Amino acid sequence: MVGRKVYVAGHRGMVGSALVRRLEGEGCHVLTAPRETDLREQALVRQWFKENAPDVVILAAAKVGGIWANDNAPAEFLYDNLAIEMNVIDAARENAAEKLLFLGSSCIYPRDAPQPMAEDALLTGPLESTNEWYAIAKIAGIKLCQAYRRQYGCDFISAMPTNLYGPGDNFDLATSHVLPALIRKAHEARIGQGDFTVWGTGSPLREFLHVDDFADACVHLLKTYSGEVPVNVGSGQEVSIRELAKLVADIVGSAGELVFDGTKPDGTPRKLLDSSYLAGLGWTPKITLAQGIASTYEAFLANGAPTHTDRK
Ligand SMILES: NC(=O)C1=CN([C@@H]2O[C@H](COP(=O)(O)OP(=O)(O)OC[C@H]3O[C@@H](n4cnc5c(N)ncnc54)[C@H](OP(=O)(O)O)[C@@H]3O)[C@@H](O)[C@H]2O)C=CC1
Ligand SMILES: C[C@H]1O[C@H](OP(=O)(O)OP(=O)(O)OC[C@H]2O[C@@H](n3cnc4c(=O)[nH]c(N)nc43)[C@H](O)[C@@H]2O)[C@@H](O)[C@@H](O)C1=O
Repeated sequence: MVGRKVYVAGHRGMVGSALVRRLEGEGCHVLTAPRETDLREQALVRQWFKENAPDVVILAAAKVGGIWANDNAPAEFLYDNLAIEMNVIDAARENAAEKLLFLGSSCIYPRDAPQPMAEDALLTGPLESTNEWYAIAKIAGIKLCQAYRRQYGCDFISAMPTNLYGPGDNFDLATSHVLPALIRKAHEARIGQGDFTVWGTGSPLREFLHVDDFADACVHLLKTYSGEVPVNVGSGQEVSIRELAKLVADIVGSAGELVFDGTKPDGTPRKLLDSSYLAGLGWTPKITLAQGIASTYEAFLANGAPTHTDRK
């Protein structure tokens, strides 16, 4: 990475900002684009690449959201993600980027894939209905990287992150993932501004990885991996949503009862990644779930915790 121009697309997002922090010590020159360079617009993307000519591209820009957002904005999750991927991946090829890292997601494996899910489970069965639009777009991005490797010899790789969380997460209750939502709800319950409501039955199982660990894994993959197979990046730390809510309540100091909202979907019953391939490449995570939740809650408070009146 030393001396390379590394473009982090989506640098204001949770993953993008963690990557910018992680790349500080790598001796590379980090490039970012202003938000006005809408990555859905091919002409703007081509122009930006022509002017900046990155050596390495990390594609962390995407339309992202939790289960409710995915289920309720299928067109945006499909269209925006397809457009961003096509434009950035092709511009990287056009400008002869040495390497590109694309990000898939554990939620794009089949809903009922055998657990833990190995990389070869992709495209072996039907998708989870709440996020099939996003999943189709992400699968297309992975396929585009594979096709560009085969036809044009581009060293474009993909990673499959599990559910991520950490500083810079989205705490909006309608569009967020579960962990930031639970942190915010536990905090509001603690200060007497709301119930600690948990969507669904609490029985689904999820695996969580801190975003700083994920950014470190991305840099490790860029340095050590070249191949078609999208590499799973998980923590092995799996909990039920009920256990997670209790852990968050303990860390935040919220003593109230959990209320379960059965009108909200559970989604996939379980999605634990088999991350043994990545372990074989010499990478393992460092941050435990309890440590990560505590530091994320600190960051939430430091950024001025929103109150229930800010809910969208
Ligand atoms: N968070 C998670 O649990 C997981 C994330 N991932 C993947 O990791 C990547 C990063 O996710 P995360 O950091 O959590 O998401 P964020 O929403 O925090 O970040 C995404 C970034 O992309 C930007 N972006 C979206 N659309 C455009 C566009 N049209 N043009 C330019 N920029 C755009 C967003 O800008 P703005 O906010 O201004 O729209 C935002 O800064 C994504 O590829 C996601 O699919 C995969 C698995 C799990
Ligand atoms: C990372 C992954 O994220 C998405 O998949 P998901 O894991 O199902 O997403 P989630 O974090 O929103 O929910 C996890 C579980 O938690 C429960 N849950 C409880 N209470 C709240 C709650 O308050 N908010 C949310 N969002 N969920 C809650 C919720 O009902 C579900 O059972 C994909 O769409 C896809 O986009 C993707 O890539």
